Amino acid sequence: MSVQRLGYLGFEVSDVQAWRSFMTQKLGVMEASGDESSARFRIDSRAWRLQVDKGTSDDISFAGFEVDSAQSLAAIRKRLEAHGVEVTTESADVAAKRGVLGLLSCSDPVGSRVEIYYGATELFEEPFNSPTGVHGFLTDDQGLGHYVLAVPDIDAALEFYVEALGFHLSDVIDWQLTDTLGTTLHFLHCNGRHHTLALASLPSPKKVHHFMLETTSMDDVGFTYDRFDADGTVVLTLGRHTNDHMFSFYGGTPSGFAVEFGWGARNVEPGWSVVRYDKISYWGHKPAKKPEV
Ligand SMILES: Cc1cccc(O)c1O
Ligand SMILES: [Fe+2]
Repeated sequence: MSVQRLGYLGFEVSDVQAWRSFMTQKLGVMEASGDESSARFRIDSRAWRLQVDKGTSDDISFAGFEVDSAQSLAAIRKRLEAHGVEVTTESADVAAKRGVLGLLSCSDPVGSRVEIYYGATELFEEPFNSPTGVHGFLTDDQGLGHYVLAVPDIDAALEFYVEALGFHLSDVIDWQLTDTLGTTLHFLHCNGRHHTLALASLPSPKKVHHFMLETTSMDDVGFTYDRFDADGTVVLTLGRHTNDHMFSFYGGTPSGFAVEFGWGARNVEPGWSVVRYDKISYWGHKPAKKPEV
């Protein structure tokens, strides 16, 4: 029994209002609820997928992984405990606040909160409607997208996410970020999405490197790229990744980490075999040139 897909992500942010306009006006996700200290956003029929809460860290604050039933939740709890992970069964109140039927929580090796749940809330009666006209995001059994964590100890992180949570390795990329800084990125899948989580041992002031949303239309990437280009917040230009073949770009968020906005990734299929790469992209994904001042 392993986690099935990434259901939701939470971030602690110093400027909730900046995130509200970033999410709705640049990424085209839909605000579900919110006030001056927190906000939730939708990308599909689910009641919410992304949450921001006022705080000082400007970093990831929790990740919620989905399983398909109460039985699967009990099985994943057993698996985690068998790997020595301390698991809390959250109260019905806390589960209700997340809009789920059953909720477990634990911490990963660097203390990031990891939640596992079943029974999320679907809102078919209130169809997703992108404020910027995004045609739709690719979710369903592949979950909300992916995220990349910078970890101090890659072996401990792999032990937790692979051995305890049940992810599988898709491939690795030996990424030379600069002449003096290189790292090996480990890409992990738990469904057909090539990676739901990637881990990199990188010195980083933040735990999260980026999160990724995948659209169902190539033009959505272009339209969204233009919005980031218009205010000089493109971080890596348009490009296509070597491993999942995603066409995407990276933009800056109000919290200093990045968002990747993509389309057209290939899936992990039965019989997939692990390979390695020396480049993150066939082409593109170059550092954006700072606008001339
Ligand atoms: C750095 C990097 C490399 C390959 C795929 C990705 O999604 C990514 O973010
Ligand atoms: Fe990515």
